[in-house]
Amino acid sequence: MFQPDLLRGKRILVTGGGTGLGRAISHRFAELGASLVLCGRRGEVLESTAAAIAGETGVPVETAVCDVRSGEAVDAMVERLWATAPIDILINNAAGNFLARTHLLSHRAVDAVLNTVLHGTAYCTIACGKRWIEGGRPGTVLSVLTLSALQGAPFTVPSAMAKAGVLAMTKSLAVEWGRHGIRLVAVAPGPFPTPGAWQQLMPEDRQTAPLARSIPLGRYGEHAELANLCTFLVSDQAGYITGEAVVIDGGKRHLGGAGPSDLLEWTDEQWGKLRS
Ligand SMILES: CCCCCCCCCCC/C=C/C(=O)SCCNC(=O)CCNC(=O)[C@H](O)C(C)(C)COP(=O)(O)OP(=O)(O)OC[C@H]1O[C@@H](n2cnc3c(N)ncnc32)[C@H](O)[C@@H]1OP(=O)(O)O
Ligand SMILES: NC(=O)C1=CN([C@@H]2O[C@H](COP(=O)(O)OP(=O)(O)OC[C@H]3O[C@@H](n4cnc5c(N)ncnc54)[C@H](OP(=O)(O)O)[C@@H]3O)[C@@H](O)[C@H]2O)C=CC1
Repeated sequence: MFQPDLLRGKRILVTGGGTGLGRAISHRFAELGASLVLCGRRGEVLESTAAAIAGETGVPVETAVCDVRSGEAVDAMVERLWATAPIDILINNAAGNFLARTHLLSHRAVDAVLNTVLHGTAYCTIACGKRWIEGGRPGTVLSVLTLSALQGAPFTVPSAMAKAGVLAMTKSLAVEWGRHGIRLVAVAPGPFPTPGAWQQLMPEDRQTAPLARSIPLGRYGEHAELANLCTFLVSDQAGYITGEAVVIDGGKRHLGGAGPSDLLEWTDEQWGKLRS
C-alpha cells in the first residue's frame, strides 16, 4: 500500500508509544523505515515494546522515560534526543482518561487528565517546534485526539476539554509555524479497543450494548487502519495538509443525523406496521 521506504530517514518521537495505539502506530512507522523514540512513564513497558518492534522490523528503536506532565522533564528529554539527532516528526499520543461523574471530580482528578493531555502535548510540541524554528528545519506534529474533541463527551469531560484544546493548538500553530515548514495535523479516532482504553472506559456493563447502535459500520476500528492514516498524514505525501483533524470512526460522529439509533435495528415487520 505504501512505498516500503516511505518514512526512511525520519526520526519520530511517539509519546505513549509503549502500549496500545501508540505502539501500533510506531510499529507501522518502523515497517516503513522510520527510526523511533518511544516515550512513556514505565521504562520496562517501553523496553519490551522497543525490543519487539526492533526485532520485527530491523530498525533502531530508542526509549525515553518521561512524564509529559513535567515541562522540565520534557525539555530535558528533547534536549537529550536532539544531541544525538534532530527529531523530524512528533506524535502526541500519551493520554490519561477515566469515566466519572464530573460534579464529583477532585481538583487532582481534573489535573491528572488535563496535565497529561493538554499540558503534556503543549510541552512536547513547543520543545520540538522551537528547535525546528531555531535550526531552520521542517517538522511535523501529529496529535491523537478523540471524537470528543469535536463533539464533547459526558462522563469524560476533562479529556474532552483537553483534546479540544489540542485541536485548537493544531489549527493555531498550523498558521503560526507554516512559514517555517512545520505542519500540524491530528486524527480523531472513534473506539479502537486497547487494554488501556477498555480498562478505563469500558466496564463490563457497557460492553453489552449492540455495536450497530453506536457505530454505523457495525464494528470497532482496527489498529492498522489508524496506523495507516497516521502514516499518510506524517509522510511527505501529505505535505500540503496542515491544521486539519481527520476523523476515523466508522461513521459514529454522524449517527445523530440519522435520527434515533434504535431505528437502525428495526425489522421489516416493524417498518411494515408503521407504514400501514
Ligand atoms: C460503542 C461503544 C463506545 C464506547 C466508548 C468506548 C471508548 C472509546 C474511546 C474513547 C477515547 C479514549 C480516550 C483515551 O484517552 S483512552 C486512554 C486511556 N489510558 C489511560 O488512561 C492510561 C493512563 N492513565 C492513568 O495513568 C490514570 O488513569 C490517571 C489519568 C488517573 C493518572 O494516573 P496518576 O497515577 O497520575 O493519578 P492518580 O491515580 O494518583 O489519581 C489522580 C487523581 O485522580 C483521581 N482519579 C483517578 N481515577 C479516577 C476515577 N476513575 N474517578 C474519579 N477520580 C479518579 C484520583 O482519586 C486522584 O485524585 P485525589 O488525589 O483527589 O483522590
Ligand atoms: N483506544 C481508543 O478507543 C481511543 C484512543 N484515543 C487516544 O489514543 C491514544 C492512545 O490511547 P490507547 O492506546 O487506547 O491507551 P493507552 O492507555 O494504551 O495509551 C496511553 C499511553 O500514554 C502513556 N502515558 C500516560 N500518561 C503519561 C504521562 N504522563 N507521560 C508520558 N506518557 C504517558 C502511557 O504509558 P505509561 O503509563 O507508561 O506512561 C500509555 O502508553 C490516546 O491519546 C487516546 O486518547 C482516542 C480515541 C479512541
